[in-house]
Amino acid sequence: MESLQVTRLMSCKLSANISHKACSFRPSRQLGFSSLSRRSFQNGKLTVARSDITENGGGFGGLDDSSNSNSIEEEDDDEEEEEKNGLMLGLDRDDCGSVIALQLIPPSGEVAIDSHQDEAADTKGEDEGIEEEKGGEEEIRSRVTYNIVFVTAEAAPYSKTGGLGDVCGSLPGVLAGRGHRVMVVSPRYLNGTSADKNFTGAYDVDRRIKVPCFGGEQEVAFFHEYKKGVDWVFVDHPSYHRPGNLYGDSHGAFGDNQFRFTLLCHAACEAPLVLPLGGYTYGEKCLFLVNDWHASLVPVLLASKYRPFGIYKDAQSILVIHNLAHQGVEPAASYKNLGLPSEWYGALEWVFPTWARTHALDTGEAVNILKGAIVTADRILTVSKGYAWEITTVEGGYGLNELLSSRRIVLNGIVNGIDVTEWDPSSDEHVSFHYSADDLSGKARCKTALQQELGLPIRPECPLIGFIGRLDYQKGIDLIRWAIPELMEDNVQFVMLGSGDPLYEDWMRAAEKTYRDKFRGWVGFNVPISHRITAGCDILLMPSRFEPCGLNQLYAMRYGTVPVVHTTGGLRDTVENFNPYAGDGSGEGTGWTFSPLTKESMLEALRTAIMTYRDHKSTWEALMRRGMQRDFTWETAAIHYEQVFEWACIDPPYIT
Ligand SMILES: Nc1ncnc2c1ncn2[C@@H]1O[C@H](COP(=O)(O)OP(=O)(O)O[C@H]2O[C@H](CO)[C@@H](O)[C@H](O)[C@H]2O)[C@@H](O)[C@H]1O
Repeated sequence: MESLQVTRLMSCKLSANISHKACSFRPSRQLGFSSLSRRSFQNGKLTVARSDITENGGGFGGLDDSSNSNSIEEEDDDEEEEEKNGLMLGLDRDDCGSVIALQLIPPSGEVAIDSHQDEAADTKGEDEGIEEEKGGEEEIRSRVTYNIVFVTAEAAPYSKTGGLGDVCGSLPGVLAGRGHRVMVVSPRYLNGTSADKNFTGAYDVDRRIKVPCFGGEQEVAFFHEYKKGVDWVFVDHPSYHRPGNLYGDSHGAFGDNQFRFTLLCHAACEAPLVLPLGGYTYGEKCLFLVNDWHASLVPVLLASKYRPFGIYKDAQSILVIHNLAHQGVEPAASYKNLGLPSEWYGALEWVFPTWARTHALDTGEAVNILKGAIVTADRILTVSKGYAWEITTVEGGYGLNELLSSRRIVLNGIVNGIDVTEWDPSSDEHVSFHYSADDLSGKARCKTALQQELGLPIRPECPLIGFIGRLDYQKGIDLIRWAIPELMEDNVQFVMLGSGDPLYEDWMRAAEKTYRDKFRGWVGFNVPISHRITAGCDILLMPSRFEPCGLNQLYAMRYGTVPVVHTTGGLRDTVENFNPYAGDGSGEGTGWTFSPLTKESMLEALRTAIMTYRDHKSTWEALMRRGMQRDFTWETAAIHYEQVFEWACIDPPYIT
């Protein structure tokens, strides 16, 4: 009840122009109805385009997982032929019966019809090449290319605390490989450790800008490295140079994170205009991919600071939500520091429910930076379809569910890919023994090596269970802590790698002492060890309370390590629950999913997995192989991203 009230309040308090936009439902524009019918009418036919999309106009879960190969435009004047080709329109309606999407039924299942393909091409400028897919190498190139600007607080290998770094370190290179011009803008963090060497390849481009915010003009510099076809741009300012991790240190989160990421957003808006990378600026016609709250001022700045002056009129912004739990909420008084026009306060305004206020005089007023992007971005993406739905519910919406629901026509979910070069069991530089689905023998050696490295008894037959992740409420660490005494009574070994909440760090150290022969708790952030755990374990446990996508279960499956996961978000979308009776008794599935999130159901799933590991070797190997053969490549995800880019570019900016 309370949270509903908050969002209602929040939405109502938006300033006039924004509240109208934020809540309006514009099927004809968002779906390109008029342009589609015009096209149909003029040509008497539709255009055959990609096979990967069952277009639903961008309602959540609107992307199809099926085959993604592209096809060429096909013209045919014969009406009969049209019917044969299945040129039929279906309508998707919402609960109220309003049309929210067109479905263009594919004629044969092999070729789908994408009404937006030509539209998108029509809207391209000279700087956007249009290439038809051909055989050979060019097959991987996109038909329509864009100037893409990622804005992110982390991008591996330069900076990483979690999955955001992985995504923003991998996807840009894949998109660049498909023909797009791609820039990634993130901070130049220096913390005085060996991690600083990650930035040694980036050079000062000798371009300073002054950012008007926080009561003055802050000078920032830009560093640049061109690598793997991507322009990596690092915003430099003294506030990014300090000990600790990207967001905080042992005392907690840095108190000036709002300042640090306000600088990032302003600088990211300037970068395409002022940086002559490779001799040319990116210019105004860009597609901004803004990731999580740290980058969420970008769409607000485009709408409030640039477009009123005729700049970035044709730019589009897509908010990518990796984790809705972090929204960049600060006291309302901080609004004046953000460098936004005062009349745009409503876009960021956020009112805490009464129960969440700290004292009687607390009015609960705050600014919420992520909310600003939700009401101003042209489209919204999350990192799995399941999570795209969850964030529209009271349980998963963290107070933003109503607002997100009001924009669900432009809300999609695309499951993350993984870097299959970095995470490849047949060549991983961090592990001593290599293997593949064809020859699993190296995995057993990886397990022995891991047991040795951890100082655990070397017992090849003993199931080794792993956990890797931030020690955070999200990851369900409390459940593991609660279950460990019971699990340690079984004949198993358990290894955990993670850092975060000191409570759980201390618990891991203590558990290691209590269960010397069975439990190891590695406190810290260590990429090589994470690879060795992924390769050496038999089972990976992920009891996440919520998980927008989750990457470790994808890495695990690629390494033949069977995931046992809570049925939520991206875990539900990517781990197929084992069914021993399917496939004529040979079994189907890639792991175990459990629900509800209780100690009992988690232990039951784990024990079923352990029993299968011990007593049904061939079934276990089949499970491993099925996981190893799943396609979690970024190439597949990138094709879905491109479809969303095309949808974004059909319309003029959402807030003009
Ligand atoms: N101690 C440690 N040492 C070494 N490596 C460690 C580590 N702890 C974590 N990692 C690594 O960090 C990454 C974490 O990936 P997750 O998908 O679990 O991310 P996270 O919750 O941070 O990200 C959010 O964004 C991502 C990306 O969209 C979503 O998948 C996810 O659901 C969402 O919560 C993995 O590469 C993992 O191996």
